[in-house]
Amino acid sequence: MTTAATLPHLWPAPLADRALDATVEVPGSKSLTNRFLVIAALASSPSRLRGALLSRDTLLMAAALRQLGVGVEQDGPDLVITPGPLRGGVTVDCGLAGTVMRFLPAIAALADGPVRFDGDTAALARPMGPVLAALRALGVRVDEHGEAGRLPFTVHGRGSLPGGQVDVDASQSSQFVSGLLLAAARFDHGLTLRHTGPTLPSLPHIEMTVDTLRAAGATVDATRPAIWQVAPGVLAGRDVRVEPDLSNAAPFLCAAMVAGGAVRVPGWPATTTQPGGLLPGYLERMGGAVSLDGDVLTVRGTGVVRGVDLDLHAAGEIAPTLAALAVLADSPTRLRGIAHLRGHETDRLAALAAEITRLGGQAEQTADGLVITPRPLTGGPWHSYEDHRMATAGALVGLRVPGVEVEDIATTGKTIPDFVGLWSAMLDA
Ligand SMILES: O=C(O)C1=C[C@@H](OP(=O)(O)O)[C@@H](O)[C@H](O)C1
Ligand SMILES: C=C(OP(=O)(O)O)C(=O)O
Repeated sequence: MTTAATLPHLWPAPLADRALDATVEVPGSKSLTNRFLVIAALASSPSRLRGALLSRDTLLMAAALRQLGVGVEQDGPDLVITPGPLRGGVTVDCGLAGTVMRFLPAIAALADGPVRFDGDTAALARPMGPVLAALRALGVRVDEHGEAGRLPFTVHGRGSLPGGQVDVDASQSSQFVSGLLLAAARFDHGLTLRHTGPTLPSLPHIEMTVDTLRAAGATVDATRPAIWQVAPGVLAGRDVRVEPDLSNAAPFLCAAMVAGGAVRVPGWPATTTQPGGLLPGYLERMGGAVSLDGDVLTVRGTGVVRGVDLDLHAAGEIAPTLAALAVLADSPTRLRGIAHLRGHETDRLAALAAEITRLGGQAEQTADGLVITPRPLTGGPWHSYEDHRMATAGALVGLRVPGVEVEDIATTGKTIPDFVGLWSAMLDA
């Protein structure tokens, strides 16, 4: 296992010198792990998570819940969560995790005192305003300590919340909706939430929230467009297995497209709410051959990648990986529906355009995406902007372009504990 401490600041991305033939065990889903943790913390009895992701984002969630008075223990490879009374007078470190900064403020409103939220410097740029406005509309006092609608802030927990109805503009992030719904069963009257904005990104992630709540016994009505209603009720402690992170499978599966050969990912779910479940269809459109045998997903490539016109509003999370693939295609690609990527770990549209251009490629930002025109590339540094998906995108480009050096590859630890080890093993298999 490669540890962050031993990784060079500029990581020479390995070239693929032959067709691949590898099986990659992808760690658990960040989005599922952090939802299960939050629901388990609010449940009426303990829970066990099997196959949970143990990476920076989920360890931050676990640490935050412990601060709030919840027991989160490792038991071998499992996490055991023991709910307790939620306590205030604490600080939550969000790091750069959208799920921590957007899921926990509504939980903090149920604590018995103030909860301060802070995070990485890069996190202070991420939009939070609609979450804070919704909490205020529900009667919660929120003090902001920096720029309006940004971290850091303090949520003054009051032990309980009446709940009721609230409007939220979630066009910048689906996590604004998910965060409120996750806490809503514990509000006295539950919650009816209406999304008011012009667009709604990452709908599968909202469906994931609804699914995981229902699985814990919540009554959720999602029959009306852009309206969700959670009835007040008890959430049950559960014993659950976390699916592999299909978005983190993306760079590995794309590697087969770039290098040729086959990459297999076991544990692929037959049905899923993860947006990474859309990836096989995208890769087929880009020239890959995809098959699912039992629970093993295989992508076979020839090294020839087709450019494509894709609306990624449902699966913006995998856009950086697909952008890297598009750079190596034989025709232009347009990625649409992803204006909200400007509020991710970094402004991903700007970052991708800058890094592709730095290597001699052509990438233009549009109002809601990118247009990428393949050009011959030369090696050089690829900056990561503290963004795990920018770092893995650099690794993918480096499979084909000699001399790509990914800055701060250790930032992949946000959602994959050992990206470099898995990547090297895939290339050496
Ligand atoms: O709820 C979640 O677990 C997530 C929702 C999405 O956020 P946005 O809607 O902000 O894109 C996604 O990009 C993020 O990686 C995880
Ligand atoms: C947008 C992402 O993360 P976050 O959960 O921090 O929003 C991501 O993982 O691509």
